[in-house]
Amino acid sequence: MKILNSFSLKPEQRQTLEAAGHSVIDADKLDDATAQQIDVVYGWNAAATRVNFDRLQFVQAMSAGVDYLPLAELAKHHVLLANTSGIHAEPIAEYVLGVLFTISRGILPAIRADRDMWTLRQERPPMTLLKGKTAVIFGTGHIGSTIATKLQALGLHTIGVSAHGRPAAGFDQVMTDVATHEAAGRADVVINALPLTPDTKHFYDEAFFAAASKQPLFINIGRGPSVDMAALTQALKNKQISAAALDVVDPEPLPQDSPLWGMTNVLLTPHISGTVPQLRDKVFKIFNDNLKTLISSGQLASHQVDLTRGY
Ligand SMILES: NC(=O)c1ccc[n+]([C@@H]2O[C@H](COP(=O)([O-])OP(=O)(O)OC[C@H]3O[C@@H](n4cnc5c(N)ncnc54)[C@H](O)[C@@H]3O)[C@@H](O)[C@H]2O)c1
Ligand SMILES: O=C(O)[C@H](O)COP(=O)(O)O
Repeated sequence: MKILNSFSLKPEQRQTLEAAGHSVIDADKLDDATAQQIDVVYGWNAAATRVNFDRLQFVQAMSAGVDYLPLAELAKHHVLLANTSGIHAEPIAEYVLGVLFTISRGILPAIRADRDMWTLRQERPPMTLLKGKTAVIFGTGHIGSTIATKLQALGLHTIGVSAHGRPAAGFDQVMTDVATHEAAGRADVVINALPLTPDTKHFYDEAFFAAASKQPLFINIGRGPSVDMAALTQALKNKQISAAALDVVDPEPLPQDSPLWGMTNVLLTPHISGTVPQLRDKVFKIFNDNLKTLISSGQLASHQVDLTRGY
């Protein structure tokens, strides 16, 4: 197979592929003639868009979300696509615990106040106890379920919302997205762990925030465009949402003049919640197993994306 390296193969990973008889072409060395002969793409960048989709068999994305790939074009040419869903679940769940406690236990205002923080000792910042509260997590897949398991262990009541409504580990209850506004009304904490698809763009809109009647904390670790950012900003101003922790925003980077920068109840991070230890090794393992299975059976071993659903 001719494999386009559009991510970052380690030297020993390249050797493994070459020892198996494959040739590896680095994205920055791709010429037009070779672009026509690529069978497999590892990762995805601008060079990958130049390959001949009629010839292409398989793309291994290095991310869990595949919203940035040309899904319709891949489907039209019957290209198999795999993601890395699962490897980000533990890091993201730990991030969620971090931002939850930072906000619920008054740590954020103390960090912001810096050396003036002693005034907070008298005028206590708003603080809540998470134990006994209800967390509603949208998306009950790898990430949603791992977050729910940790929150359940802390004594929160966990409600999941998914496309199918099936029970999932860590959830006391799972509803379908038909019940989205009902679930929003029960939430003390809302967490977005949905993939970005045509169905989930602006999932969190003015009507959603109006339905969130318990002034929940809002956490987004899914994708920025699932949130109508103007509606969220207004909901924060109106106190329909008490505070927000946003690892992903729309657009990224967040513009310098966004009103969110000035809000004391907003915690922003630069799309880092899913940082995975040994990322290159984990992605390569999924890829190499898929490549071997593709050659032996024409199918993928795991992580195949449903190109129609988009996740
Ligand atoms: N912030 C980060 O760095 C980071 C890292 C990894 C993943 N992500 C994002 O998180 C997303 C989820 O990842 P995952 O591995 O948990 O995915 P997953 O495929 O395991 O789970 C997806 C879940 O979303 C649900 N879903 C999909 N469409 C829905 C809809 N319209 N209504 C209700 N539920 C719906 C599915 O039923 C499923 O429960 C990724 O697609 C990616 O966009 C972000
Ligand atoms: O979906 C993911 O896996 C994470 O958001 C990381 O993806 P990125 O590398 O495309 O930001």
